Amino acid sequence: MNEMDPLWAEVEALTEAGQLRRLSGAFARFIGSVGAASPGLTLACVLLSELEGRGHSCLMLDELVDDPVALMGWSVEQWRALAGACAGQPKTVKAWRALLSGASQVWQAGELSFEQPLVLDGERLYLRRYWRDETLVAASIAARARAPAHLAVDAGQVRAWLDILFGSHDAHDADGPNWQKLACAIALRGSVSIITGGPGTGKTYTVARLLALLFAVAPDAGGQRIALAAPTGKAAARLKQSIDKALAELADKVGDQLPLRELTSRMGAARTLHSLLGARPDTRAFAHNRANPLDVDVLIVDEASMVHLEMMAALLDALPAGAMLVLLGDKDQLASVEAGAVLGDLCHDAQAGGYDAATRAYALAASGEAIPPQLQGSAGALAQQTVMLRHSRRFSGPIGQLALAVNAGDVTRAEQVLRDGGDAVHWIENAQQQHVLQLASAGYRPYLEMIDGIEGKQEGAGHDDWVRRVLHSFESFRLLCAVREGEWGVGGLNPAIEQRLESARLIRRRGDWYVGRPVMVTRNDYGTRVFNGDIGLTLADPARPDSLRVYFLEGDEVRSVLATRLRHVETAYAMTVHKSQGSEFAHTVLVLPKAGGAMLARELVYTGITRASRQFTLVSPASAVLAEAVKRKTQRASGLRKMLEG
Ligand SMILES: Nc1ncnc2c1ncn2[C@@H]1O[C@H](COP(=O)(O)OP(=O)(O)OP(=O)(O)O)[C@@H](O)[C@H]1O
Repeated sequence: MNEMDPLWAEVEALTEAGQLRRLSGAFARFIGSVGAASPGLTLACVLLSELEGRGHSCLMLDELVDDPVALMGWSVEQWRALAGACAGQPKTVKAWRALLSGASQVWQAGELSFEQPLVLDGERLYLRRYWRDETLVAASIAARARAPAHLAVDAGQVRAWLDILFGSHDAHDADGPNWQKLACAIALRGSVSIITGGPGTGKTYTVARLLALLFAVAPDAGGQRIALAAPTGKAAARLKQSIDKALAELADKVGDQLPLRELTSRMGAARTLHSLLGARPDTRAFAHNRANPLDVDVLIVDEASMVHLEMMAALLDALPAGAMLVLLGDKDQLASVEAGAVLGDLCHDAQAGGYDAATRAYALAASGEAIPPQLQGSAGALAQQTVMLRHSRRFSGPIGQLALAVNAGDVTRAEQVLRDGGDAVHWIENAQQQHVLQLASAGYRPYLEMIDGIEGKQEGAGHDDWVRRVLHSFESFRLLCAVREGEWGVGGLNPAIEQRLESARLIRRRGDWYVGRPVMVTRNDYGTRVFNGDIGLTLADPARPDSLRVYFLEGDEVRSVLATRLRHVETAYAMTVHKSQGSEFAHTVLVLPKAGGAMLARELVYTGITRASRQFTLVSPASAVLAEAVKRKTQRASGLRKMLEG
């Protein structure tokens, strides 16, 4: 018997048990095929690949040595069986480093030639691609955080304009300085800044004022090329709408002092990051990169928590060194499905502040706001450019209280709000699937009844208006699932909901495509210009009633594609919390599964709750699952913070 056989047998057993992706074993075999294979290297590769699938950008050797069971989320027996099959498994970080650095497939950070598929950087083992991306993000952000300002700023002038733009009525939050004003002043002084905060804390409100401030103080205001972007089409459209609205209100307020309307009319539409960077079919490379940088002076990126490591690296690579980057997002939201938790890592000091004397002096001079003593300190350069907005204006009722409790990991408080939340918050405990189907039927009835009405049969501009209303009605209610598979996941719920709607005569199915079917696009398709995450509704074509088209909203524009041309779509009565990021629904229903797992954590519940603007319903088939999820905080391994410090 080969010394590797017992290990492969255990890898196979874990795969069969659903604890490992098949890809993780295949990756380890590949590494073994391009150099000498040893049980230790193979084990490290299986674990690294598995963790990559769960969003980690590297394998932390100290975590592997200290608590492998917690790291992998397996049972003690499962880990023991795997580790026992790995002859000569290192027991210390030093021994792991020695084993890995001796392997020909591993490149050690700092060595000259670089062809290996794996990288060992201190106590972290990476797939080469992630190491490169993480290094690029860290170096670029660190350089920008230390770089001189995008504009030469006159603090007195900034302060005068901030007083005009914010007005005296919102000079102070009840419990501290006006962080919004402070954020504008701080963003203006650097080449990078981060404005983080929960929903309704005014991130967009603030950035609209930042743009106005920029127009007011930049010597060539009209020449500033401003780009707005977000990870998804929906988030981009929302950003543009909110900024346009805020700037129009501001234009009324400042009147002739600043030609705001003229300046903002030159600002283009908000774009997805893919489109901004020039994504091309069949390649991961973008048209814009270091050699062909973006043509922008100021770039605002919203929903930055959804930007994964590879995308952030591509964005920073393509951004000219002198341009100003402002990242907006909620650091407590779920990170992207793909590897990396970039915003969370970059916002490490946001809560505690850590503002140094220079920042405090500048903030006071440029905004008139004093940073409170408990937030003073000596955190790094990026922390000086990071502001957390702490007061939600839209979210103070029970939904906001619930979100806060979940975010703080306070199970008792969360359960209390869920039980006493009045009309805004409901909890269906020990639920049956029937409960979800009833909610779906009531929630989707309004748009389905609109479709059945006579209005949709007319052609022309009236039809577009009608489609818009139907889409808005559909968007007012949504079922969000924590998982994909099973009775409580999108896979089980979507067909069950279709059946329920059909028996209630709200839909009439004819094969896969039928009038009223909501779909989510699952893959970018450049031919039809639909992108991963776009959601549309299937409706009859008024010109050819026999043919079905899928209608999408792009901002306020209605656009449609022949249903049969859409190949990568799935039914979307129920969607995952991950896919719901960047969206908001008047009534959001969050469906938890019967049993939790490593992926069911606080950030997921928080993200689900904060999608609700007026009403939130939690459905849980087993009451303990909520407590389990709220107690679990996702930790994604990444070297970004360490690299930024170093
Ligand atoms: N200082 C303020 N004074 C008055 N209204 C404000 C202020 N800040 C924000 N608002 C209002 O509060 C609401 C929420 O603000 P905004 O949309 O900017 O928040 P956000 O943090 O971007 O939210 P989301 O994360 O949901 O996009 C908006 O209606 C906005 O006009």
